[in-house]
Amino acid sequence: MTLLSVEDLSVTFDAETGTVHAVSGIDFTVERGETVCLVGESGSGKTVACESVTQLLPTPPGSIDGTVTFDGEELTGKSERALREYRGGRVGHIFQNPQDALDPVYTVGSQVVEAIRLHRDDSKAEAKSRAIDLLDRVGIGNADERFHDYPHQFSGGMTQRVVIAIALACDPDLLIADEPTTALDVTIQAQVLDLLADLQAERGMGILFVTHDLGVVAEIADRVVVLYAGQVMERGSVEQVFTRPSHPYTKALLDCLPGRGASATIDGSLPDPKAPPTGCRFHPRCPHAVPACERGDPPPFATVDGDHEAACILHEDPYELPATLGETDE
Ligand SMILES: Nc1ncnc2c1ncn2[C@@H]1O[C@H](COP(=O)(O)OP(=O)(O)OP(=O)(O)O)[C@@H](O)[C@H]1O
Ligand code: NI
Repeated sequence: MTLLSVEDLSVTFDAETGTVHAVSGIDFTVERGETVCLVGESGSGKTVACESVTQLLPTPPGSIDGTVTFDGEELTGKSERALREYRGGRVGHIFQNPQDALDPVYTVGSQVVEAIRLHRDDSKAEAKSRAIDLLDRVGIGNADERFHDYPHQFSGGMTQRVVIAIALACDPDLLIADEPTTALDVTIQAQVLDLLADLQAERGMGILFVTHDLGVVAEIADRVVVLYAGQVMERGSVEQVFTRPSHPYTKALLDCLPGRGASATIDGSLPDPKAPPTGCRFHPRCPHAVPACERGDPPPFATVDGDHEAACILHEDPYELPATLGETDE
């Protein structure tokens, strides 16, 4: 059974100046033991998508539509109380802003213990030893002593490790990790990624991972979902998407990778989420756009190869797909 299935998810926010269309009809799945990376420029809806899974977003002003199914149970429509059972329990969440995640007035150790005892029947002593073990595993040296320290005694990188320990406190089946390593230096980032890979191998945990770093994606992802302006542009296995990017947006993102020789940024900027473009949301910035890209609904997914799909009409007759976008001549 699929671990997480997100179908036709849309999220809007009511703002004074209009309705923000943060996410508009996205679909993706995460299987057990699998890492799915959500990628896309800042503002494309990655965090909103992550925080919609167990409905962490404040509603109102947010409004969530669509179906989220976790291990066969539909989460959409569940009460706040029922959802709390999932959050921090079977669904761990590493938030994008770690500094907000810890309470300055409690010791780090007590916060890990609390996260454990919220969902498990461990005794205090059991929870404490489990907490120390977790802190140790995320790379906090002298964990039994540091257990008694307060958040302000931890550097940014160390705080992020504590946050990761808390997300893992209850052995989640699904870990939602929103840029978990962005604040960390390269060595520590590598350690944390190794740790997540180990835990995944041990426990078959599914991971939904958000990052801007396509190098990290190449390293850890099984599958990739490319978001742009709140919609999925392309999805497929990491090999498929990286070797044969088939949506002009994905191509542009990959061309920004250092070492590829192309321009470092994509020309133009994300559209106003209060007035997203008709047709393909990327058309105003797309070097290959044809008049039909500007009209009507977003283009349907075209199959590139197996599960590799791109929402671009250039894949359909009678358009001509540029040679760089997926047509291979082998
Ligand atoms: N509470 C809110 N009220 C209004 N708009 C919001 C709210 N939260 C998010 N948005 C908007 O939703 C859109 C998607 O935001 P989101 O934070 O999901 O982007 P992101 O892909 O995670 O970006 P980043 O890479 O910078 O973290 C943005 O336009 C953002 O301004
Ligand atoms: Ni984000």
